[in-house]
Amino acid sequence: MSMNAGGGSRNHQNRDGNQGRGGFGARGGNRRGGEGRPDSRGGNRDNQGERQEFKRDGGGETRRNVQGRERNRRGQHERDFSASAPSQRTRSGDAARTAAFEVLVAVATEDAYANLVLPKTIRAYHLDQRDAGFATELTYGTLRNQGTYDAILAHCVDREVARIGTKILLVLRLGVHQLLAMRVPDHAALNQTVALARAEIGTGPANFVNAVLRRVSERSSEEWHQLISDEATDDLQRMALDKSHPAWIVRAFRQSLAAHGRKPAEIEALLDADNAAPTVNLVELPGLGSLDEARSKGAEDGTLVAGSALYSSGDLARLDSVREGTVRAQDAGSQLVARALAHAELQGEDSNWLDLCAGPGGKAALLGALGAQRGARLLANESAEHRARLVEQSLQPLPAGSYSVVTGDGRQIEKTATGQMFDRVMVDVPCSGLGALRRRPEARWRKTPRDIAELLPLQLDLFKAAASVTRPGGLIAYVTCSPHMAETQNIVHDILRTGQVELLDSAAALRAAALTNEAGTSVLTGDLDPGFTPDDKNPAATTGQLWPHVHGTDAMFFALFRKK
Ligand SMILES: C[S@@+](CC[C@H](N)C(=O)[O-])C[C@H]1O[C@@H](n2cnc3c(N)ncnc32)[C@H](O)[C@@H]1O
Repeated sequence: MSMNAGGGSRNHQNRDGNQGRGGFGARGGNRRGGEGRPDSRGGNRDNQGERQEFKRDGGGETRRNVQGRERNRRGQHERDFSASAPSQRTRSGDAARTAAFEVLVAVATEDAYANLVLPKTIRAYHLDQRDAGFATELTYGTLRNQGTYDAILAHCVDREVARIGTKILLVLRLGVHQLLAMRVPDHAALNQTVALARAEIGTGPANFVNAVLRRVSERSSEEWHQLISDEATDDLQRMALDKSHPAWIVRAFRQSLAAHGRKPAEIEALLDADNAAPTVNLVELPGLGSLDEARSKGAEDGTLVAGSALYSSGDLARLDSVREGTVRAQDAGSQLVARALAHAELQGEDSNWLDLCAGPGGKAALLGALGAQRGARLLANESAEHRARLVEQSLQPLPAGSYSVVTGDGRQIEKTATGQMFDRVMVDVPCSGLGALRRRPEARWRKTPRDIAELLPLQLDLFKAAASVTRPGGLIAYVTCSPHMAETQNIVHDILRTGQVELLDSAAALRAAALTNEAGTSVLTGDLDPGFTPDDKNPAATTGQLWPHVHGTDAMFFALFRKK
């Protein structure tokens, strides 16, 4: 029963103490925490607080501030909390925890996206790299694991968890994440979280938070997981609680694994992959960018797709190539599907490319750069005005004249201004996003089965519109960041029923777009959607489903069609 509860920076140094625990599941019999390390920053947003240095003195560890004054002379035990009343202890939350709390409040009360709000909040608090890493792990880990944490909290409060005030519940979850999943000594997790509650909510709630978190700290993460798992009425619920996913998503994933020909037992690995922080994948825009700068700062070459790199060295914005837009972060699965469409064999004219649902422009940039190298021109369409502006920004590094951006409903797309049809078309449909839960930590709690049902007609209509402007013999890629059967296999059946297109060997197109190994064969091996026989009349027709726990990518689905 292990759980990877990472955030953006999984290996950052323990910020409040020494190497206490290695994350969820790593907490063993020795539950004794360590003592502080440098760089715990106190203070609220107005006061960054005094900077403390923690030094080791002989056998016992003594914390001193920069003036050398001793702090907390008492030997520290992980369970040996301060004897003073909460009201007499630290009075304000530290900046990193306060930043994390603010992001959680924005997510809970304003429907904000953590991945958009967090960077701004980190900048607003002037967090250094280490504190930014701490705030990121705290925010993302807390959001991902909130299902598990609420089940744990249910044992520690005298009311229904749903009846706890929003802000108090958010602080409690932050506290649980520190106690059970981060290398933060319990005394620091407890004191700082109570201080945060006092500063942001009030003394009464802080006392409540203090009492509840003490109860949480009475068991290790393994013990809590065992307890909540034992209470589950069936296997589905057990996995939902233990792996912090809504039960309907666990059920849908189990069905998807089976339908895509994978083993049911993979479900635990898939859910774990959703709970782990993905490594940042970089892409260099072909002909425009170079990963050399990133490599010089520690990036390692990607193993799945050419022109990609894995970057875990910190703040992307410090790379000139990222700031100028010729190198950017992009999931390797997204890179692969864009390359698979660009490189698939096509007879005849190859000058007009279309990205029908382009916002915010990640795949459009890669497609546009690949097209520009061959003299093709990309039209990027997006229905949402603000996302169309993001597409413009994303395509800015491309050569002038190699692309244009339009805002409009893709279902009303027309031929090019010159009346020409398109040769290669990407239809990356709006979808549930169930394939990218590791990147969108709050998404799993927001989605409902109804969202998917509502998207299906739109997905099919967008494909039909794309087909209507593709020339005979032209290629159309149907792409979705979801493994859900309704959005993948069922749509493929619906598309084939239109009779406008034939399905190609999509898995082969993906394999051809991937890197090769020393023997010269694709690193992407075998059947990529073995459970699916989409077209009885054409056994060579295949689809491709990528998986986070298998390929290290988002769960991207790819089906490549040729217009009849
Ligand atoms: C999955 S995202 C595309 C991601 C994009 N290809 C990328 O790699 O950055 C789907 C996009 O479709 C847009 N969209 C939704 N309805 C649309 C419609 N009727 N016509 C065109 N685009 C639409 C959404 O606003 C969203 O930006």
